[in-house]
Amino acid sequence: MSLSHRRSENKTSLPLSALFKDLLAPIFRRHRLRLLVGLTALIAVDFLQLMIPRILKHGVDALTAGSASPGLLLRLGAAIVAIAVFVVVLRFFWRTLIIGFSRYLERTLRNRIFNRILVMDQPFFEKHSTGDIMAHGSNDLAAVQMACGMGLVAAVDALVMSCAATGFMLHIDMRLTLLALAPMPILAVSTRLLSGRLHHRFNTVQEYFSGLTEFARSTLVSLKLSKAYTLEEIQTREFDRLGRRYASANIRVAAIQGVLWPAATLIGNIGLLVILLFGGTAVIRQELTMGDFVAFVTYLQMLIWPMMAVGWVANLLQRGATALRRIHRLVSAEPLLLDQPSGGSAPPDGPVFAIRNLSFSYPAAQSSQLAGVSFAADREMIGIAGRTGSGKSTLCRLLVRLYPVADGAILLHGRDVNRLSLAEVRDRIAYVSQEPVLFSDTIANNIAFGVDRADPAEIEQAARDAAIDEEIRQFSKGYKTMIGERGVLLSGGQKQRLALARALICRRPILVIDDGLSAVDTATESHIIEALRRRLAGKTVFIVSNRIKLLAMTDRILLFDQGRLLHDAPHDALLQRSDFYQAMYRKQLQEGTEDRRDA
Ligand SMILES: Nc1ncnc2c1ncn2[C@@H]1O[C@H](COP(=O)(O)OP(=O)(O)OP(=O)(O)O)[C@@H](O)[C@H]1O
Repeated sequence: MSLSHRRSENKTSLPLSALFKDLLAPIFRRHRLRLLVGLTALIAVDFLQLMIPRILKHGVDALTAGSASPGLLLRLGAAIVAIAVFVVVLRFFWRTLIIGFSRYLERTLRNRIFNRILVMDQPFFEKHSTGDIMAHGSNDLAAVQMACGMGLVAAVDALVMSCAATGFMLHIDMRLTLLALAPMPILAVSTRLLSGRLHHRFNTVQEYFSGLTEFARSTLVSLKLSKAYTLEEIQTREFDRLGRRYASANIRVAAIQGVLWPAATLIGNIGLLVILLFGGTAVIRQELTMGDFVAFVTYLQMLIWPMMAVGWVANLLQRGATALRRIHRLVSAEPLLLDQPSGGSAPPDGPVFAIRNLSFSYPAAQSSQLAGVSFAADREMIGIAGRTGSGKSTLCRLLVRLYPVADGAILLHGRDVNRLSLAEVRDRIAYVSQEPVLFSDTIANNIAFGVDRADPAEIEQAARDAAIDEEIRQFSKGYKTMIGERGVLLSGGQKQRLALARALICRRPILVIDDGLSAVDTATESHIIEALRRRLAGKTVFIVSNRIKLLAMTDRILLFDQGRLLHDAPHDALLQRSDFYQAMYRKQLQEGTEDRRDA
């Protein structure tokens, strides 16, 4: 395991306070005024509500003493209405301020996650599925937002309300208060026990949601394939299985919540029974006034919400803490491929690329995918060939710095790529990957993606060199044609040629084409290679392919087998030296003859 991965794993075992300090404290600090005003309004609402039982007490005591007048009752009623009006205004304030704060917090965390994802490298995306990342961006963020919004409100509200109501109750009758609150510890203990389980079950819910999202995503992007293989029924069954698994995990969470909430209400009602029994007796014995009794019952009812809130807040905070830990793991992940400061402006020395005894294995792989590969590449066109799985794409990915390599294994103009910044390497290389990636945008914007500004003439020239210009013009909107998500309007070969045009327009000195012409017919391929030769004269071009016609047009060919470079020779020499290459040549020659005969 790499050092940087170990470092990020250590970070995940940080105590919650450290996670808070890193992720949330700066946001709390920035919005402290808004929070202060919001919390003050919230506490003011609590105290205003606590005034109502005292007003009621006056009214009831005056009524039972026979001293009440319509004027007094009207004044007391008006005071209650005035309090209610204040409560409405203040509630509006705390809601917009505190819930608004939680939305700012959510936005800031979302941006932080997004920015982190953008700097992460290929090994990271092999470890974290898209579904996983989407779950962080939706469920986990929502859980943290709830904890810091409604969770904070409920915690402060419950604390203030329970302390103040208990204080008022103690003021009325200490013995009765202790009796009424006696069942409270039962609630605290049961919440404590159940919240552990809740935490575990909530994790399972998140995990299943992530699986479900990932399945839906991969099914949507390969819908055509599913139809071609008539997999709809199997996919539907699998989706249903994942959905049922997710639903039952949620039901298991609901089962615990279903016990927590009614238990709190039950305990509140037991307190009511105690008051009726002991408080009522005290009233009969005239040890307690009728007004105090009514106020006491009202305070106890006011206590039921904070008692229920204990379970709810514990649940929200538990969810928030779990989600925060997961978000922290994501935002503190370190790319394996650490960027370096710029390597300075030393003059170029040696060939464009010098590969020295390059060995490599993927972070997740057990065996090595490249072993002892050495060659040099200058301003020439190099074919890369070999059996499937022999390491051709791996070599391309290492050339464009998608994975870390050992020191001294890849030199660019005589300088170790590990001593150069990622931008210094990548700015020199245009890369066409095996799977063309297109955006839901116009054809012109897809071609011009890698450059700041490109005029139409440049875009069209790149398209002509990639042999796609004529086909683009046949679309009714030409270069302004929108291509759907992943280019649904285009054939496989057209997508590959668009990706090639995008690489060409960058005018970088090195071009790496990883099997990027596999879906293009052989006549068009020859046309492209001729255009590339013209356009890329004096540049370094690597083309992965097993097509003899294409390979024959290159200056030399690197032939791979099981991660080893077997031969490094031009086409004619390779025909003499390699049985595999010769067999491939004969087979394709025969296929070509048959095709011509059929035509
Ligand atoms: N991300 C990865 N993690 C682990 N192993 C990988 C990864 N990508 C490729 N491999 C393995 O590395 C080996 C070389 O793969 P690579 O894609 O370089 O072969 P290739 O010669 O380009 O094959 P093809 O012609 O089929 O594209 C294969 O055994 C493959 O299974």
